[in-house]
Amino acid sequence: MSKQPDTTSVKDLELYTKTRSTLITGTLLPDKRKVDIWYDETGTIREIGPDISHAHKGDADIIIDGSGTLAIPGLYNTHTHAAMTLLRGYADDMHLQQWLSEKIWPLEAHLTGDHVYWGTKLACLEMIRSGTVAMNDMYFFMKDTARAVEEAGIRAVLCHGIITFGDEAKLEQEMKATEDLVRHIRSQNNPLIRPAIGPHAPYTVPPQHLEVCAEYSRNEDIILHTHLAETKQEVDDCQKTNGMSPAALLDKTGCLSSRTVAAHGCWLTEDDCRLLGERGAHIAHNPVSNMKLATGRAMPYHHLSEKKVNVSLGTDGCSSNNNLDMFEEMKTAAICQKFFWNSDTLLPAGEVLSMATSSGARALGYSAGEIKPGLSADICLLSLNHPSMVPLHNPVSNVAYSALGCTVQTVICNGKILMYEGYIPQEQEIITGASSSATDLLDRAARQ
Ligand SMILES: C[C@H]1O[C@@H](n2cnc3c(N)ncnc32)[C@H](O)[C@@H]1O
Ligand SMILES: [Zn+2]
Repeated sequence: MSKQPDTTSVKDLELYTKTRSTLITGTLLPDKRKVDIWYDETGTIREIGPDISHAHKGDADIIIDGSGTLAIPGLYNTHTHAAMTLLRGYADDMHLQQWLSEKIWPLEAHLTGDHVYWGTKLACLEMIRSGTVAMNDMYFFMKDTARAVEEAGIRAVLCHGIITFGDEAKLEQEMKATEDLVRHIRSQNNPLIRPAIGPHAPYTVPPQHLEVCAEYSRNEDIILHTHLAETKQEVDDCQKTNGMSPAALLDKTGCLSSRTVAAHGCWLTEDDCRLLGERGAHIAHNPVSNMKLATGRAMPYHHLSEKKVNVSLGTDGCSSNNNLDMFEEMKTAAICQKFFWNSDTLLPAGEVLSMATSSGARALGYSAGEIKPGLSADICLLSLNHPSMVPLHNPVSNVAYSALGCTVQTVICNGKILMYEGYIPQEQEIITGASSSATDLLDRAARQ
């Protein structure tokens, strides 16, 4: 990188503090075109083409030498519980309901805002390292999440996870937390961070409370983020209690619309998929979490794509994944579909890359997710010198099937450099802070 006029140090912290007009020279696009990319100081891509650098060298504050790199859009993680990085490895190899009620929820009862702040700092670090520039996050103490995200410089849609089990007082408390978050995020005026409402799932929020959430999402025009049809037990219980599938129940309570991002969808029927398509709802697919928690069925991608449902990709939390690497998620998605539905052509490489980029941006409502003039510069430069990228018969295939997060060299979000040639400011402080925060959480739980 040469920053005009003179410095070249990657540790020059000024380089990471704000968006500047930038020229990336001689990078390769997934279609194998060698190009320069120029974006302005608002972070908007202005021009892409072979050898535009002569025309724009004078306009750019920063020049990044992109030779030896492949440029792909920054990745969108559309379902996670970021601060659960602190619970990584805490409870593995268990049945989902037992895992939640016996291990996860009891430990989460001891969480403080400080834990969530450090857990989210660690999550953002891990995401940036592996090329992710945006997340759709559902958790608790979300103002602390917002602070960590703001410091990291990524995009995020944030919601407080609403769990009421039918208790009216709890609903009031959860709606207050949601309203407080919405107000807080709006007052911060960060165009990258947006509020949402997060009824956890149809099995933790009963129909009359789902209706309250749906109305709030409609009135405030914000995303409704939920879990849907993750396990067979959830679907069977819902049929027994409500006489319909969880998707039909979401629809009946007004929760299915183009603002809806529903995680999992493993047990959706063909009729459910049609309903989602008609409502314009989005699915966030989490194959690693689904396979690890043995949900027993893979999301029916063939039905969803036939019904024109936008399917994006997510990692879920770190205690069911156990990392936030969207490259691993892409590969797992592509091979899991082929294996489960016994179809070697299902979910090919190009589609899984779109799932992790443009479909994610569409689900979250950001005008990004592609490297194209007029869109935000959310760009990830991968090293072509990494063994997993050699040879380069098909860059898209290498990205979907061979690369992992460690091939990512430089990450740019809305024009701002978040990682340059593997360097992220304050990485060690974040790792130290998050480790001691995880120890503190377990100590607190042990004391009670
Ligand atoms: C927001 C809430 O969602 C929980 N959570 C984390 N992973 C899953 C999952 N796979 N399914 C359902 N809930 C989950 C978190 O532990 C938190 O309690
Ligand atoms: Zn989840």
